[in-house]
Amino acid sequence: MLDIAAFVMICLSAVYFIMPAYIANISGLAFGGTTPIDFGKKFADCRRIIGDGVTWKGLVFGTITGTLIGAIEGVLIWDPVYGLVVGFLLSFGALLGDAAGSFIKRRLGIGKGKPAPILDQLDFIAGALLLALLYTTIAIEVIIIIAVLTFIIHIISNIIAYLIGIKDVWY
Ligand SMILES: CC(C)=CCC/C(C)=C/CC/C(C)=C/CC/C(C)=C/COC[C@@H](COP(=O)(O)O)OC/C=C(\C)CC/C=C(\C)CC/C=C(\C)CCC=C(C)C
Ligand SMILES: Nc1ccn([C@@H]2O[C@H](COP(=O)(O)OP(=O)(O)OP(=O)(O)O)[C@@H](O)[C@H]2O)c(=O)n1
Ligand SMILES: [Mg+2]
Repeated sequence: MLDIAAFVMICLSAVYFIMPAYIANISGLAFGGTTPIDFGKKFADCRRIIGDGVTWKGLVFGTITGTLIGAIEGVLIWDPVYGLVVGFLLSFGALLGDAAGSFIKRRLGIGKGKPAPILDQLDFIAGALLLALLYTTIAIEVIIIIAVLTFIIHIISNIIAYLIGIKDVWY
């Protein structure tokens, strides 16, 4: 029989683990803007390489805040060095994943800010986990739980962000 308490504990520890990526993603929105990382350049298909939604400020500040959260988590529960390294990889990876998601959207002809279900919710998590896997092991069950929870949490967060006026769209 499924042990509910154990399942909740796994979910909580999965959210604790992925928190630097969440904070990096929110910080990209909160502190981003101005110069896009593709410097406005176009790809071979004459569309933008990545687009105006992915900026250097968002990349740098998102990585810094996410890494800080990882460092704090390391001091609180993990190991300080582990927290710093994993925090950096999850945060930087999240923002690279977000940029890769935008790159794919542009190649598919999807304009900036237009929806790409699943990609919009999970691009940053894929980047975060891929980079973190270079340094640490993550059980496949934990990866699945993170993907499912993030899908739900991302949609709820974006609806909240839309309702409080910090995002123009709810997705
Ligand atoms: C229990 C379950 C399954 C869900 C609960 C989800 C919930 C209540 C979420 C609320 C999160 C929150 C407080 C948001 C604040 C509003 C805000 C500033 C939103 C900004 O969102 C921006 C968005 C931009 O994304 P995009 O650029 O990719 O479009 O970023 C999405 C944000 C996240 C994916 C991370 C949000 C997570 C946190 C703020 C950390 C807190 C985490 C929880 C409350 C989840 C706890 C859940 C469990 C199961 C323990
Ligand atoms: N590295 C980043 C990531 C995000 N943002 C900011 O956060 C907003 C929301 O990010 P996201 O939803 O990922 O971008 P979209 O505007 O939807 O663009 P795209 O269609 O390319 O995903 C962006 O518009 C941008 O203002 C940023 O400046 N720099
Ligand atoms: Mg995006």
